[in-house]
Order: sequence, then structure tokens, then C-alpha cells
Amino acid sequence: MILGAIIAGGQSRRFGSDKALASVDGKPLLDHVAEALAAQTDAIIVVGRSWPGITSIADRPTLDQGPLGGLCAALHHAQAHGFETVLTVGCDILPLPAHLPALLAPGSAVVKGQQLIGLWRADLASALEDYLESQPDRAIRGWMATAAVRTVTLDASFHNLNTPEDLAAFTKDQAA
Ligand SMILES: Nc1nc2c(ncn2[C@@H]2O[C@H](COP(=O)(O)OP(=O)(O)OP(=O)(O)O)[C@@H](O)[C@H]2O)c(=O)[nH]1
Repeated sequence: MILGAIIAGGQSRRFGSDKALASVDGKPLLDHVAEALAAQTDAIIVVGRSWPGITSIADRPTLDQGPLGGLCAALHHAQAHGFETVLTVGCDILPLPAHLPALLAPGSAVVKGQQLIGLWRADLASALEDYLESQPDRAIRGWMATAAVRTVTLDASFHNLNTPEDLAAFTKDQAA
């Protein structure tokens, strides 16, 4: 069973306002991601914020760990609820590529910047918690090396909406 986790507790500093709420085709960005993720997984959660209609959990071990704190919480939640793997995405990826569980073998991730699209074994939860408690820089690449996570490249194109300009470029692409 695969748990889909939207890692969504960021500050949206570059976007200038809460990007999860940004309207795309009349619907908040996070709802687009949630819909696409739900179609590829057995259940979904949101990590790092609350969202109507979706189970929400807080980062672990504390709230100031960055996206890996969101991943750590998702892995623990998955283990506690009988999911073997977790598919993570940010709340700012559009369109979410299809068939991610097939494209990402368990133990692989697409890492550009901090976007954290990955398919992770839930039993890495304790190892990640130990990593976060021992590594002050909380670097995603450092964690991937520690956990022997492979980096993969996806053929599918998608936008990582970090700024209003990214959103404008996505809208322009859609209209083309
Ligand atoms: N749960 C959780 N999610 C985070 C955290 N930091 C970032 N994210 C999420 O990770 C994804 C990628 O984050 P970024 O776009 O790099 O960070 P951001 O804080 O949202 O944006 P900036 O402030 O512009 O860097 C987004 O979906 C964020 O909401 C965090 O500390 N906890």
C-alpha cells in the first residue's frame, strides 16, 4: 500500500503569499496536487499544515527541520498505519507527473532544489529521525546518501511553482 504525502509546511517566501492557496483554474494549487496524488496512491495526507478534507499531521521530530521534517512525519505515519511506501510531493508541482509509483522504484527520488518528489520505504522513519537529530544542516542530499536513495530523472515535464513568475509561466504553457 502506498501513502501519498503532500509536504506543505513551507513559508512561500519567494512566492510572496501562501502558494498552496494560489488559484489555478479557480481551485487552490494544493487541491490540484491532492487530486493527482490521490489518483496514484491508496490514501493521502498533508504534512505541515491543515487542509480541509485531508488528514493532516505535524512535522517530526520538531517543526523547524525543513521539508525533511515533513518526510520524517510522513514515514512515521505510514508505518503506524500499515503503508509500506510513501510517495511524497511538494504542494507546488504542476502538473503532477502521472504513474509516479511505476516511474520511481522504491528508494528513489527526484531532487531539484527542495522539491522532494520521491518514493520512500516507510521503514526508514527511525533512520531519518536519527539523521535529523544528528545533522544540523538537514540536507536532503545528505539524507539521500545516508539512506542510499537513488536520484532519478523524469521525462515528464512539470513546473515547480516557487514564484508568481513560475505560476505565470505555467498558465502560459497551459494556454499554448
Ligand atoms: N512539512 C514541511 N514542508 C515544508 C517545509 N519547508 C518546505 N516545505 C514544503 O516543501 C515544498 C518545497 O518547499 P520550498 O518551495 O523549497 O519552500 P517554501 O518554504 O515553501 O518556499 P520558500 O520560502 O520560497 O523557500 C513545498 O511544498 C513546501 O510547502 C517544512 O519545514 N515542513
